[in-house]
Amino acid sequence: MSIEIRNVSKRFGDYAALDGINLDIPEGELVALLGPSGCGKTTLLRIIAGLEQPDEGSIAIHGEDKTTEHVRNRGIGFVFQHYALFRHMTVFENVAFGLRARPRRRRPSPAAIRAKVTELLDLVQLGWLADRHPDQLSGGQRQRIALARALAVEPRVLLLDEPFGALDANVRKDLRRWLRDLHRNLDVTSVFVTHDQEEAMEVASRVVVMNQGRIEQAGPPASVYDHPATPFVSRFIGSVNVFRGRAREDGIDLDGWRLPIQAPAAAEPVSAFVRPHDMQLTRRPEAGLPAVQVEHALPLGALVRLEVRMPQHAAEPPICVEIPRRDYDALEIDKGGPLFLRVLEGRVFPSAAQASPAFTSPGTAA
Ligand SMILES: Nc1ncnc2c1ncn2[C@@H]1O[C@H](COP(=O)(O)OP(=O)(O)OP(=O)(O)O)[C@@H](O)[C@H]1O
Repeated sequence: MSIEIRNVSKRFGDYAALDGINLDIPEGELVALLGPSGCGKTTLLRIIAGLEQPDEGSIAIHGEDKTTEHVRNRGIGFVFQHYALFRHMTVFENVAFGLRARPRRRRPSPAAIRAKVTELLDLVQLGWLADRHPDQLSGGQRQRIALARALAVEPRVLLLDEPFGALDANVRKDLRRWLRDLHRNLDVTSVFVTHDQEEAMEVASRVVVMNQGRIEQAGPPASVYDHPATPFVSRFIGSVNVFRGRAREDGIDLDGWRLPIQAPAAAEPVSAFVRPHDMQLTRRPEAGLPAVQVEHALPLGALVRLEVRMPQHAAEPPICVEIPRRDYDALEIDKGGPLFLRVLEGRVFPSAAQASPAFTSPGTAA
């Protein structure tokens, strides 16, 4: 089922938690709502669910307006981060709960319930735990059972609020892959909330980046990463160096350095957003390449992350560059001698004013 969100706004007192949200979620998509803490992700999810009413705007599911429909009648399944399973019930009883709680005329027979629960426990690969109680399960197993319980009533839409937030990094990674595969098999329209950009990029078919109650950008993960629409998205998705300067016809003029990136309008103050892996280091001096010194090198498996600095910009934060391990070894940095920095590509946005400092590295506040 598709979800259509139109002009949804929500205030809490004076605070605009959501400000004119418009979003179409096509049928069968797995969508991540991604953004920093407090940007309104959970509020939007709760409004889709019917747990919260918007002040303005509407929610339609598959073309039918559901804005005032009770949560029970929206056909939505939920999994929340701390969504407790019923402790006094076995895993089997937990998953069966939604079906057994139906009014008599819509309730399946005990045999049909057993078949459905068995099928779902197989789906989440935990059939062998059917007779256990929740406190005999690991955190990851509990989340998978919570998902089986949400799916038991065959929801038309599945909503997940930081479903793996409380779990340790390795379990999260396994569950991400597992959720993506599960979604591929089930094809139920799903929306999950996360503030973890890696999780969103790895799991979702579409990513919706939110900031201060608004949508900054929505699209497939690769397109949001490669073509960020705003400075906020550039910074939030992946790491980025920011260089401030003036746009010229053949590039961007920094203080004593020309970045070979085309900017839309000449002479404007602009910011160039350059990802660490969109730069190279070379031993060969070339016109226009500034000399840099390596201050720190951190091997990260196949890549090496370097912090480099131009002597004439000693007071600015270091520039972060990521290069393949093989290229790093070939540079023989330990031998000393000059190195030159080449920028391969970047995104340019207008700057309000010529701000200081001239550079910002990943992790530094704007
Ligand atoms: N019931 C409420 N009463 C007052 N303010 C609220 C209420 N619920 C949310 N807010 C505020 O609305 C804003 C958005 O909250 P929301 O929970 O949607 O953010 P979020 O993006 O999900 O954040 P997090 O990642 O921290 O969960 C926050 O500033 C929050 O303090």
